[in-house]
Amino acid sequence: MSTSSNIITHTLGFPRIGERRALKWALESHWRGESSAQALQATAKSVRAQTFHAHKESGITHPPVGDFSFYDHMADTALLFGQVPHRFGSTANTLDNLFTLGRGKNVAGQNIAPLAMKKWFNSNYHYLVPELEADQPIALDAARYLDLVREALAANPAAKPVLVGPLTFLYLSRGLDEAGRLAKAEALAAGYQLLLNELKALGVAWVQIDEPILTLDLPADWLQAFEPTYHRLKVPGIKLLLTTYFGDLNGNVALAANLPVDGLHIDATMTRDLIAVADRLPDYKVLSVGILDGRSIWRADLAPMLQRLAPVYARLKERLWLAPSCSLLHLPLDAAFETKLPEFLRNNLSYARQKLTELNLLARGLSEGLDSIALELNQAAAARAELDRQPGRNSSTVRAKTETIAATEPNRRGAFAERAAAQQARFNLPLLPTTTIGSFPQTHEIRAARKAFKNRELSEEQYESSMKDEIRHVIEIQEKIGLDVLVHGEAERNDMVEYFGEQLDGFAFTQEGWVQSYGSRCVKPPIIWGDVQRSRPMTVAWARYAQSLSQRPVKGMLTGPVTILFWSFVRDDLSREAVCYQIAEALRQEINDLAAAGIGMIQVDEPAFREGLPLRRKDWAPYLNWAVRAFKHAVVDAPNDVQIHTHMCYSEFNDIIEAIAALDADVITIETTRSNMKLLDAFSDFHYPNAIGPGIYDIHAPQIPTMEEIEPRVRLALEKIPAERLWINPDCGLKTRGWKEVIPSLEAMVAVARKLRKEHG
Ligand SMILES: Nc1nc2c(c(=O)[nH]1)N[C@@H](CNc1ccc(C(=O)N[C@@H](CCC(=O)N[C@@H](CCC(=O)N[C@@H](CCC(=O)O)C(=O)O)C(=O)O)C(=O)O)cc1)CN2
Ligand code: MET
Ligand SMILES: [Zn+2]
Repeated sequence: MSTSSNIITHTLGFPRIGERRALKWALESHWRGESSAQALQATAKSVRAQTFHAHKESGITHPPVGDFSFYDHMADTALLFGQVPHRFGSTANTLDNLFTLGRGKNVAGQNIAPLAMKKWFNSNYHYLVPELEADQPIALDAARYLDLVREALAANPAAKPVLVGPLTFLYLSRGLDEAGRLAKAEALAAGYQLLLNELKALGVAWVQIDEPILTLDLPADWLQAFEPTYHRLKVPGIKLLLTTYFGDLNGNVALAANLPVDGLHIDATMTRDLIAVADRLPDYKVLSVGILDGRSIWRADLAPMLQRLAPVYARLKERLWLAPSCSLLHLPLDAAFETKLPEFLRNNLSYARQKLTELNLLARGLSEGLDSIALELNQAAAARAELDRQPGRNSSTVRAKTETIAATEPNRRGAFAERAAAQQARFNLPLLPTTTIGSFPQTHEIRAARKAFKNRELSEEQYESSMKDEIRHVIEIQEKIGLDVLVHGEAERNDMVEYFGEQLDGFAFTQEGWVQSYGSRCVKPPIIWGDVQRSRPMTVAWARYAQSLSQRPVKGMLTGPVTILFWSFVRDDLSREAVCYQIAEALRQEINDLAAAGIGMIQVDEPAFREGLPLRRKDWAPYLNWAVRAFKHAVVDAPNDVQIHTHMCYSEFNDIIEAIAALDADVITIETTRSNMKLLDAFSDFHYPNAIGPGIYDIHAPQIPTMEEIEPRVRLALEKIPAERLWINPDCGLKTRGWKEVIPSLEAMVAVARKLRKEHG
């Protein structure tokens, strides 16, 4: 165990998927009916035990509890307070009900839709959006939560329960309008108060309440609700730490500092002036400074952090707590598992467990002086110098090619109308063309083949030929179903971002860098550590092969520059804008090669385009400016008769519709089903000029949509978008589904398209 200092340290939350994604495997086996609820519970318990152990080993004072979830913590919070829509039947806070909220269910032939998924602020984590109903009373059902707290207190009496704050919960919910949601605040606060009383009875001292919405541009009535709500949930004997993260408090400092709570946590990576916050804080409160970047995989430079902290410590003494900026949920678990990375990278990584060590070092350095951690500081500095010495870190050719992009206005040759005519002449598509978003089921066989190839149990030729078999199979099935525009199915890709990271210079890919994306699904973001460059074509051979199998157009499939950027772990010594242009230039070369190979339609996916948007409106314009430019740079050379598609999912488009139009993609496919096609309004209200394919069924749930479900959605879309510019497709890629679901779903989709085509022909 590390020596502990007198400074309190804590974390806001910790990864919950476990070592080697233990929880994922346990969940999926349980859902398949292959293992019991007890087996699942046992896995989860051991994941949590490891979390407590890691905190203890690193001398962290307060480990979190209640941050763990079997699926999602927002859905857990909904169940905790009985805020479940009537369509689900029972509101009981059980594991099965949690899974139903996330996965939906089929009762007597009727599909019960799951809750919608949305991006958690500007992260790649998706939460389940609670749906409120006016007549669904707040009813505390805390047994599951309290069991976790008991378990934690047994491991460490200083464990700190974590709750999503009532106002963040209501603000991020839907079902009722803003006023309707706010109207629930009083009753909800009473529910929280009941829960806090239960926690007090268990001997809890501090409770963490997360109100990250305080870092957004919040409407005035929501801001005003904080003071009365927090008065209502006060419980004598329980201390509350109100946490904010992902942004600075900006104009909300005074409000947050003066709420009737006992401590405030701020994100120091986003806050310029720590002393200004400390100054505003009443002198009975603690200030938890989120000094380590809770979303960065890079080992921290501790010395300047200590310099920032010193005056705050001098002012606050033991009222200063130290923490990472946000929950460590967004980081992989342990860099010690990365045994295959080159040393110059390995020595510079800090995943969740390493953050605990760094936190402890900071506490020691602050209370005992820099000298007490001199050895560690020197090691970190040497590791960083080694990284900076790598030739790939700074390539003059890459810089020369990309540093001028910022000053360009990359427009395609013809305007949309001209391009559309050229493309129609080339492809002769029917009205309401049908297509899919790119991926087809990533079956166990495909993944097992890839695993065998990586373990050298399969030769490159064998692997390639089994992927080609899969592509041929996928093309045949699409032709049989009668889709108009085909895809190759992405069988050869582990993930839409990691796959490109594996092929581009400047990237590294990890072994165990898994991060939860939603439910049991994880991603392994590649690491951008050097200048990005394409040394050879990445997708051309696969695309050419797929197109050779069919007379119909087969879309070339790429991930866009903005998405590759945001779904990677990015170097911290260069601006995101500069890195994004480097990726865009590599993609431009790829697109040119695809076009030259006769690929007539190329899809450049940008599902992270909205996610990259800064939380505060004042920061939007610069981001949108470079993000749009990067996309346009990638596709700028595409001839008029090459049709550029893009795809986005889980996004609110209203705010950024102009930027989406500015991308000037010939076709955009979007996710709309879980919002009942409401997301389409942004496009119709704005008179979006190019073609759109609103998703007409939700691919994230295992239910099979019927023609009766699909047809009204297409009719609704036809009211909003002229038939000449409407495409018919699912919400997103089909990789997470099984063939048994995919085939009848697409058949129903094509049947609806054919039926409505006749009406509009
Ligand atoms: N990066 C990223 N972010 C995204 C998305 C996305 O596709 N990519 N989609 C949106 C929704 N999020 C999603 C995130 C993950 C997955 C997903 O399916 N992830 C897979 C992992 C994908 C992967 O990297 N697969 C690898 C590793 C597969 C694996 O686990 N192999 C097993 C063997 C498995 C077997 O034999 O079946 C092993 O190594 O032990 C591969 O195919 O090669 C999972 O959790 O299961 C889907 C959607 C938003 N954000
Ligand atoms: C998260 S967006 C996914 C797009 C990708 N082309 C796919 O179909 O899987
Ligand atoms: Zn998608």
